[in-house]
Amino acid sequence: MSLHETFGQPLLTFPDAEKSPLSIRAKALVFVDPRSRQLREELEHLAPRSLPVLIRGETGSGKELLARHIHRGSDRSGLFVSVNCGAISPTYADAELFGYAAGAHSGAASSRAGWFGSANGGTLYLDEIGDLPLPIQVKLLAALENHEVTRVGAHQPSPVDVRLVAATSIDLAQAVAAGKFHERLFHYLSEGQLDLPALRERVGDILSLAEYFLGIYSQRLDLPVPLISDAAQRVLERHSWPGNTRELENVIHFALLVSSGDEILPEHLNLPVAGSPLEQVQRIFAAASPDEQEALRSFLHQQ
Ligand SMILES: Nc1ncnc2c1ncn2[C@@H]1O[C@H](COP(=O)(O)OP(=O)(O)OP(=O)(O)O)[C@@H](O)[C@H]1O
Repeated sequence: MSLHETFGQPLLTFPDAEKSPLSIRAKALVFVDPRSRQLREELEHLAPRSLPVLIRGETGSGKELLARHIHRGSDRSGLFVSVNCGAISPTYADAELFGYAAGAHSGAASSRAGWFGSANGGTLYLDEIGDLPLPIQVKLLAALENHEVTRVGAHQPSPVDVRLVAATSIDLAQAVAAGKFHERLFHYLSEGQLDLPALRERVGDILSLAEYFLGIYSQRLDLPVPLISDAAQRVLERHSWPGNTRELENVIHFALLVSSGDEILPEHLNLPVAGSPLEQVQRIFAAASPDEQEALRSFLHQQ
């Protein structure tokens, strides 16, 4: 890992990022806001240790990217295996996660490792771990604690060495209290915790992320990199980003496609005008040029 300057801002990057097929999606982590810098320190402290990690954060805030960076900072030579627990079929969750032995069910001519076995020596990333069925949570904890897993239909357990990094956008402590989440798995996971603030709580990241995405998408689309006008910068910083960094990435991608090329203006951002009348006036004011702001001020004064 190394720190270097891009767009005048420090980025955490991996020098071999393009060489390894595993790292294709492990992109640079743009962390500029003081809260993000603090989080990066916590990440760098946790990554090389063999602790499980629970990442808490809203949807689209960058939890998977954080998990990939934990794996890359850990020196574990196995795969980073990413699984969205909400997408696992409850009927086949056992076989999908822990694999099955040959002949375990009709059509299973050969055995399969499952997601857990595929992460042997590496990191298993379970997104929205709260969506896992309770019996699977129990089996998961046993596999992690005993370092062995029994495939569906197998008679003997196989040894496995998996580091778990899990993510949640819900309060797992509440899920435990409601009897929906296994208490001991929660405690196991809580050994290492990272709280990823929503993008609106780390405003200092917004412009750096916007410039970063502009750079990425301009390169991908073979377009010159436009500037972000002062007014558009103000609009970006004032938006509440309910979809977090993923929403910002989409907004910038769209703006690049509809702008004339050299400058991103507020009208290219296609952000919804919402909120109270006061918030709307504040947004218009923020996007206005100094002359327009002066005109608005005298207009409001006369009302
Ligand atoms: N700090 C960051 N620096 C650069 N890119 C980021 C950063 N945070 C998020 N991204 C990018 O934003 C997008 C969304 O991030 P990611 O998929 O990691 O979010 P998530 O919290 O895991 O989403 P979900 O809740 O849907 O699982 C990705 O393209 C990711 O690369």
